[in-house]
Amino acid sequence: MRLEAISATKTFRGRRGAAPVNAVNAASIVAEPGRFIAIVGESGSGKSTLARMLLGLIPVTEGHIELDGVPIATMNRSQRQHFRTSVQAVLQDPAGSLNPRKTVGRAIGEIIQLHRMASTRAEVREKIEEVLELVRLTPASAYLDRYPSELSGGQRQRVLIARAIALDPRIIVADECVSALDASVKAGVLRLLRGLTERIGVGYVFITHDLPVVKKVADEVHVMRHGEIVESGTTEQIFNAPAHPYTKSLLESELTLDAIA
Ligand SMILES: Nc1ncnc2c1ncn2[C@@H]1O[C@H](COP(=O)(O)OP(=O)(O)OP(=O)(O)O)[C@@H](O)[C@H]1O
Repeated sequence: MRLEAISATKTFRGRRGAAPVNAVNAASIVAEPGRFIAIVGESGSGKSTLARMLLGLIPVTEGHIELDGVPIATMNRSQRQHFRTSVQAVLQDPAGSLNPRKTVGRAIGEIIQLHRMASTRAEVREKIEEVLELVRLTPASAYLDRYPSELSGGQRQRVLIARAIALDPRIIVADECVSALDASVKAGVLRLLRGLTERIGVGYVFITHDLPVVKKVADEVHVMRHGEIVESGTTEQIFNAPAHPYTKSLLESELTLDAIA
Protein backbone atom coordinates (compact mmCIF):
# COMPACT_ATOMS: atom_id res chain seq x y z
CA MET A 1 0.00 0.00 0.00
CA ARG A 2 1.11 3.51 -0.74
CA LEU A 3 -0.34 6.85 0.39
CA GLU A 4 1.01 9.66 -1.67
CA ALA A 5 0.77 13.44 -1.82
CA ILE A 6 1.62 14.53 -5.35
CA SER A 7 2.30 18.27 -5.61
CA ALA A 8 -0.50 18.78 -3.10
CA THR A 9 -1.41 22.43 -2.71
CA LYS A 10 -3.91 24.08 -0.41
CA THR A 11 -4.98 27.68 -0.70
CA PHE A 12 -7.47 29.00 1.82
CA ARG A 13 -9.66 31.91 0.91
CA GLY A 14 -8.57 34.93 2.94
CA ARG A 15 -10.76 35.72 5.91
CA ARG A 16 -12.84 38.92 5.57
CA GLY A 17 -11.30 40.23 2.38
CA ALA A 18 -7.72 39.32 3.39
CA ALA A 19 -5.38 37.84 0.78
CA PRO A 20 -5.65 34.04 0.20
CA VAL A 21 -3.37 31.88 2.36
CA ASN A 22 -1.18 29.43 0.49
CA ALA A 23 -0.95 26.97 3.42
CA VAL A 24 0.69 24.11 1.47
CA ASN A 25 2.51 24.54 -1.79
CA ALA A 26 3.21 21.57 -4.10
CA ALA A 27 4.13 19.12 -1.34
CA SER A 28 5.02 15.59 -2.37
CA ILE A 29 5.53 12.70 0.05
CA VAL A 30 5.11 8.93 0.00
CA ALA A 31 3.96 6.95 3.04
CA GLU A 32 4.13 3.17 3.19
CA PRO A 33 3.43 0.43 5.75
CA GLY A 34 6.37 -0.25 8.04
CA ARG A 35 8.03 3.07 7.32
CA PHE A 36 8.18 5.98 9.77
CA ILE A 37 8.25 9.31 8.04
CA ALA A 38 8.28 12.61 9.89
CA ILE A 39 7.20 16.06 8.78
CA VAL A 40 8.88 18.77 10.80
CA GLY A 41 8.43 22.53 10.77
CA GLU A 42 7.58 25.50 12.93
CA SER A 43 4.07 26.63 13.76
CA GLY A 44 2.13 27.80 10.71
CA SER A 45 4.36 25.98 8.21
CA GLY A 46 1.40 23.98 6.87
CA LYS A 47 1.97 20.59 8.55
CA SER A 48 -1.56 20.17 9.88
CA THR A 49 -3.05 21.24 6.57
CA LEU A 50 -0.96 18.60 4.77
CA ALA A 51 -2.07 16.02 7.37
CA ARG A 52 -5.73 16.90 6.87
CA MET A 53 -5.35 16.54 3.11
CA LEU A 54 -3.63 13.15 3.54
CA LEU A 55 -6.54 12.02 5.74
CA GLY A 56 -9.05 13.17 3.14
CA LEU A 57 -10.57 15.65 5.61
CA ILE A 58 -10.11 18.62 3.31
CA PRO A 59 -9.77 18.63 -0.49
CA VAL A 60 -6.60 19.72 -2.26
CA THR A 61 -6.70 22.94 -4.27
CA GLU A 62 -4.20 21.49 -6.76
CA GLY A 63 -2.33 18.23 -7.06
CA HIS A 64 -3.52 14.88 -5.69
CA ILE A 65 -3.67 12.66 -2.65
CA GLU A 66 -3.63 9.05 -3.83
CA LEU A 67 -3.96 5.68 -2.20
CA ASP A 68 -2.41 3.01 -4.41
CA GLY A 69 -2.61 5.35 -7.38
CA VAL A 70 -6.27 6.25 -6.92
CA PRO A 71 -6.89 9.95 -6.14
CA ILE A 72 -9.17 10.43 -3.11
CA ALA A 73 -11.32 12.75 -5.17
CA THR A 74 -12.23 10.00 -7.64
CA MET A 75 -12.71 7.09 -5.21
CA ASN A 76 -15.88 5.05 -5.41
CA ARG A 77 -17.78 3.94 -2.31
CA SER A 78 -15.82 0.77 -1.61
CA GLN A 79 -12.45 2.45 -2.28
CA ARG A 80 -13.43 5.24 0.11
CA GLN A 81 -14.45 2.68 2.74
CA HIS A 82 -11.08 0.96 2.34
CA PHE A 83 -9.34 4.33 2.64
CA ARG A 84 -11.25 5.17 5.86
CA THR A 85 -10.01 2.07 7.63
CA SER A 86 -6.51 1.73 6.22
CA VAL A 87 -5.47 5.33 6.86
CA GLN A 88 -6.09 6.41 10.45
CA ALA A 89 -5.48 9.60 12.42
CA VAL A 90 -3.98 9.91 15.88
CA LEU A 91 -4.25 13.44 17.16
CA GLN A 92 -3.31 15.17 20.37
CA ASP A 93 -5.59 14.18 23.23
CA PRO A 94 -6.05 17.77 24.47
CA ALA A 95 -7.77 18.35 21.13
CA GLY A 96 -10.69 16.48 22.73
CA SER A 97 -10.27 13.26 20.77
CA LEU A 98 -11.61 11.17 23.69
CA ASN A 99 -15.16 11.63 24.92
CA PRO A 100 -14.96 12.17 28.71
CA ARG A 101 -18.25 10.28 29.21
CA LYS A 102 -17.14 7.06 27.49
CA THR A 103 -15.07 4.34 29.11
CA VAL A 104 -11.97 3.07 27.35
CA GLY A 105 -13.79 -0.17 26.41
CA ARG A 106 -16.71 1.70 24.92
CA ALA A 107 -14.56 4.23 23.03
CA ILE A 108 -12.67 1.42 21.30
CA GLY A 109 -15.62 -1.01 21.03
CA GLU A 110 -17.82 1.49 19.20
CA ILE A 111 -15.22 2.05 16.49
CA ILE A 112 -14.81 -1.72 16.07
CA GLN A 113 -18.56 -2.17 15.67
CA LEU A 114 -19.01 0.85 13.43
CA HIS A 115 -16.47 -0.51 10.97
CA ARG A 116 -17.62 -4.12 11.48
CA MET A 117 -14.18 -5.33 12.49
CA ALA A 118 -15.84 -7.91 14.77
CA SER A 119 -19.41 -9.04 15.13
CA THR A 120 -20.26 -10.86 18.35
CA ARG A 121 -19.84 -9.23 21.76
CA ALA A 122 -17.12 -11.73 22.62
CA GLU A 123 -15.20 -10.94 19.44
CA VAL A 124 -15.46 -7.20 20.04
CA ARG A 125 -14.20 -7.65 23.60
CA GLU A 126 -11.35 -9.86 22.39
CA LYS A 127 -10.32 -7.24 19.83
CA ILE A 128 -10.45 -4.43 22.42
CA GLU A 129 -8.21 -6.44 24.75
CA GLU A 130 -5.84 -7.30 21.92
CA VAL A 131 -5.27 -3.63 20.99
CA LEU A 132 -4.94 -2.53 24.62
CA GLU A 133 -2.25 -5.16 25.07
CA LEU A 134 -0.54 -3.95 21.88
CA VAL A 135 -0.28 -0.42 23.31
CA ARG A 136 0.93 -1.94 26.59
CA LEU A 137 -2.07 -0.97 28.70
CA THR A 138 -1.92 -4.23 30.61
CA PRO A 139 -3.72 -6.10 31.90
CA ALA A 140 -6.35 -4.85 29.48
CA SER A 141 -9.15 -5.76 31.92
CA ALA A 142 -7.86 -3.08 34.30
CA TYR A 143 -8.47 -0.34 31.73
CA LEU A 144 -11.76 -1.33 30.08
CA ASP A 145 -14.03 0.44 32.56
CA ARG A 146 -11.93 3.51 33.14
CA TYR A 147 -12.91 6.98 31.99
CA PRO A 148 -10.37 9.33 30.34
CA SER A 149 -10.22 11.42 33.54
CA GLU A 150 -8.94 8.35 35.38
CA LEU A 151 -5.93 8.03 33.07
CA SER A 152 -2.64 9.90 32.77
CA GLY A 153 -1.84 11.91 29.64
CA GLY A 154 0.42 9.16 28.33
CA GLN A 155 -2.24 6.49 28.96
CA ARG A 156 -4.87 8.57 27.15
CA GLN A 157 -2.55 8.88 24.18
CA ARG A 158 -2.11 5.09 24.21
CA VAL A 159 -5.90 4.66 24.18
CA LEU A 160 -6.05 6.88 21.09
CA ILE A 161 -3.39 4.74 19.44
CA ALA A 162 -5.28 1.57 20.43
CA ARG A 163 -8.47 2.96 18.93
CA ALA A 164 -6.68 3.72 15.66
CA ILE A 165 -5.00 0.30 15.38
CA ALA A 166 -8.28 -1.49 16.14
CA LEU A 167 -9.16 -0.88 12.48
CA ASP A 168 -5.98 -2.64 11.28
CA PRO A 169 -4.70 0.48 9.48
CA ARG A 170 -1.69 0.30 7.21
CA ILE A 171 -0.80 3.96 7.76
CA ILE A 172 -1.31 6.29 10.71
CA VAL A 173 -1.17 10.06 10.33
CA ALA A 174 -0.14 11.37 13.76
CA ASP A 175 -0.37 15.13 14.21
CA GLU A 176 1.56 16.46 17.24
CA CYS A 177 0.43 13.34 19.11
CA VAL A 178 3.18 13.43 21.75
CA SER A 179 3.74 17.19 21.94
CA ALA A 180 1.71 17.70 25.12
CA LEU A 181 3.50 14.92 27.04
CA ASP A 182 6.40 15.17 29.49
CA ALA A 183 9.77 14.11 28.11
CA SER A 184 9.92 10.63 29.68
CA VAL A 185 6.29 9.81 28.84
CA LYS A 186 6.89 11.13 25.33
CA ALA A 187 9.85 8.79 24.90
CA GLY A 188 7.70 5.81 25.96
CA VAL A 189 4.91 6.62 23.50
CA LEU A 190 7.46 7.15 20.71
CA ARG A 191 9.04 3.76 21.45
CA LEU A 192 5.59 2.21 21.33
CA LEU A 193 4.80 3.81 17.95
CA ARG A 194 8.14 2.70 16.54
CA GLY A 195 7.63 -0.82 17.90
CA LEU A 196 4.32 -1.08 16.10
CA THR A 197 6.04 -0.61 12.74
CA GLU A 198 7.60 -4.03 13.30
CA ARG A 199 4.86 -5.72 15.31
CA ILE A 200 1.88 -4.89 13.10
CA GLY A 201 3.66 -3.38 10.11
CA VAL A 202 1.97 -0.01 10.31
CA GLY A 203 3.60 3.05 8.71
CA TYR A 204 3.50 6.65 9.97
CA VAL A 205 3.29 10.18 8.79
CA PHE A 206 4.39 11.74 12.05
CA ILE A 207 3.95 15.48 12.33
CA THR A 208 5.82 17.58 14.84
CA HIS A 209 7.36 21.00 15.40
CA ASP A 210 10.02 19.31 17.51
CA LEU A 211 12.91 18.02 15.39
CA PRO A 212 14.92 16.11 18.09
CA VAL A 213 11.85 14.01 18.91
CA VAL A 214 12.10 12.16 15.60
CA LYS A 215 15.84 11.46 15.68
CA LYS A 216 15.55 7.99 17.22
CA VAL A 217 12.33 6.86 15.56
CA ALA A 218 12.01 8.22 12.03
CA ASP A 219 13.36 6.58 8.87
CA GLU A 220 12.90 9.71 6.81
CA VAL A 221 12.34 13.40 7.55
CA HIS A 222 10.68 16.14 5.50
CA VAL A 223 11.28 19.71 6.63
CA MET A 224 8.48 22.18 5.93
CA ARG A 225 8.66 25.93 5.86
CA HIS A 226 6.03 28.43 4.68
CA GLY A 227 3.97 25.66 3.09
CA GLU A 228 6.85 24.07 1.19
CA ILE A 229 8.94 21.00 1.79
CA VAL A 230 12.39 22.57 1.74
CA GLU A 231 14.41 19.43 2.47
CA SER A 232 13.81 15.69 2.54
CA GLY A 233 16.21 12.92 3.46
CA THR A 234 16.92 9.94 5.63
CA THR A 235 16.99 10.77 9.33
CA GLU A 236 20.74 10.30 9.30
CA GLN A 237 21.18 12.78 6.44
CA ILE A 238 18.94 15.40 8.04
CA PHE A 239 20.67 15.21 11.42
CA ASN A 240 24.26 14.66 10.31
CA ALA A 241 24.45 16.55 7.05
CA PRO A 242 21.56 19.00 6.74
CA ALA A 243 21.71 20.85 3.42
CA HIS A 244 19.10 23.59 3.77
CA PRO A 245 19.88 26.62 5.95
CA TYR A 246 16.45 26.31 7.57
CA THR A 247 17.10 22.71 8.62
CA LYS A 248 20.44 23.83 10.03
CA SER A 249 18.75 26.60 11.97
CA LEU A 250 16.19 24.15 13.39
CA LEU A 251 19.02 21.92 14.56
CA GLU A 252 21.02 24.81 15.98
CA SER A 253 18.11 26.26 17.92
CA GLU A 254 17.57 22.84 19.47
CA LEU A 255 21.23 22.65 20.45
CA THR A 256 20.94 26.00 22.18
CA LEU A 257 17.87 24.80 24.05
CA ASP A 258 19.76 21.68 25.11
CA ALA A 259 22.60 23.86 26.37
CA ILE A 260 20.22 25.99 28.42
CA ALA A 261 18.45 22.95 29.86
N1 LIG B 1 -9.28 26.95 7.61
C1 LIG B 1 -8.34 27.85 7.37
N2 LIG B 1 -8.65 29.03 6.78
C2 LIG B 1 -7.70 29.95 6.54
N3 LIG B 1 -6.39 29.78 6.82
C3 LIG B 1 -6.01 28.64 7.39
C4 LIG B 1 -6.96 27.60 7.71
N4 LIG B 1 -6.29 26.57 8.28
C5 LIG B 1 -4.99 26.93 8.33
N5 LIG B 1 -4.81 28.16 7.80
C6 LIG B 1 -3.53 28.88 7.64
O1 LIG B 1 -2.65 28.05 6.93
C7 LIG B 1 -1.30 28.17 7.41
C8 LIG B 1 -0.76 26.80 7.81
O2 LIG B 1 -1.47 26.33 8.95
P1 LIG B 1 -1.24 24.88 9.58
O3 LIG B 1 -2.19 24.75 10.75
O4 LIG B 1 -1.33 23.87 8.52
O5 LIG B 1 0.25 24.97 10.10
P2 LIG B 1 1.03 24.05 11.14
O6 LIG B 1 2.41 23.93 10.63
O7 LIG B 1 0.26 22.81 11.38
O8 LIG B 1 1.02 24.94 12.44
P3 LIG B 1 0.68 24.52 13.93
O9 LIG B 1 1.79 23.61 14.36
O10 LIG B 1 0.66 25.83 14.67
O11 LIG B 1 -0.66 23.85 13.89
C9 LIG B 1 -1.38 29.17 8.57
O12 LIG B 1 -1.03 30.43 8.06
C10 LIG B 1 -2.84 29.13 8.97
O13 LIG B 1 -3.23 30.36 9.54
